[in-house]
Amino acid sequence: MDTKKAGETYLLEISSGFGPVYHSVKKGPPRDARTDEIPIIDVSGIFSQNLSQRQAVANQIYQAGTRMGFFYIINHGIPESITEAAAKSTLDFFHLPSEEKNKVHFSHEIEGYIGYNREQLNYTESVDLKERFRLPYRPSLDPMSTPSLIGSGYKEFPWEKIDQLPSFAGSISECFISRLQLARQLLRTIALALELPEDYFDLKVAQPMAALALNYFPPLPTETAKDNEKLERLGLGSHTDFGLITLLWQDDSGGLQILSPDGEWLKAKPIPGSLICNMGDFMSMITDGKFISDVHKVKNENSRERISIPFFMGYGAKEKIEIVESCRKNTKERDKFQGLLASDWIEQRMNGAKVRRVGEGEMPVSDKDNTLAEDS
Ligand SMILES: O=C(O)CCC(=O)C(=O)O
Ligand SMILES: [Fe+2]
Repeated sequence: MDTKKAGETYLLEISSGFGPVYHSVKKGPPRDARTDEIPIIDVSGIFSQNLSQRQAVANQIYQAGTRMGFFYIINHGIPESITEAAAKSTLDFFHLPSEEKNKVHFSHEIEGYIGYNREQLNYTESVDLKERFRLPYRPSLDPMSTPSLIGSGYKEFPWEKIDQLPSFAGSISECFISRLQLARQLLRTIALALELPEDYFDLKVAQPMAALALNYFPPLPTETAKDNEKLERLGLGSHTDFGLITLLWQDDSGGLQILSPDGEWLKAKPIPGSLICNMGDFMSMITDGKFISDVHKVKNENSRERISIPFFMGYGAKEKIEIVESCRKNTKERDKFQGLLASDWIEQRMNGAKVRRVGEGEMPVSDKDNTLAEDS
């Protein structure tokens, strides 16, 4: 374990695009986040014809983005019916027998299903107590895509393999499309917040590295719940997201915790109808640290299952990295990425992340043993 304990705080190691970083974290139970920490922003103004209304939302996003980088968005325009259908499909999918889920097993193309006890997002913590399904971007899921792109090097997802759930493909695709469109619209507002032309990000996210994930967190095993404090069995280890922004829907269970600037874990409670928007590492890099990509983790302390559906939005792979002029502080570390391709940075970020995958055929790691073999 690299998590060194000292007094009432411990040092938490987090991987970043610049190598490992350490946070001093207070021990003890998490507390509820206050609204000045994770504000609730009514984003209906982003769809307005009126610049002052768009700017008003941009100003609030600027405040939240520079404080903790996490905020709730309400009145975001995604119909409840789309989210409900996606949530139902998510539960139906994870309730399928393993043989069925493994028909779309996670491939080298990093899409599809990855099972229980197979991933460890933060190698200094426990193996993630979760299952995940990941659907990366392809032009067929993009109403803004030009027809010539469809079929150009992107393979379709093998939806037909999930033949027991006829409505899965439709509901998950619809969820993907609605988040993609909202992410693009929000990025226009974020451009305003950064004093950039409103269309600054438009071309950079025309063919984005983006993905929708379905996360399933089983109830905490009883023996772990008893010894909870000691074992700290997490659904998802402490991490920061890689991309520009993440749009997260969580069910009503609770379990998401976010690290405050003072090193306290804050509970981001579920708010019906909202999504949580957070800034990722790529956004933090291109804003020279102005927007915070904050550390978060998931701990499902319930005796029932929890699901969440994040959408990760990034630049197109071939887009060049430019530090936003209004943010530039000439930080050497960030400047070294200037001019590289977005895909180079993501590769470097992923290599540094030390995410561990437990190979097929290996025994799932027991609660008492966090030691895993390196990725194969
Ligand atoms: O489940 C959640 O609330 C957060 C999920 C998350 O942080 C992620 O998938 O990166
Ligand atoms: Fe995350």
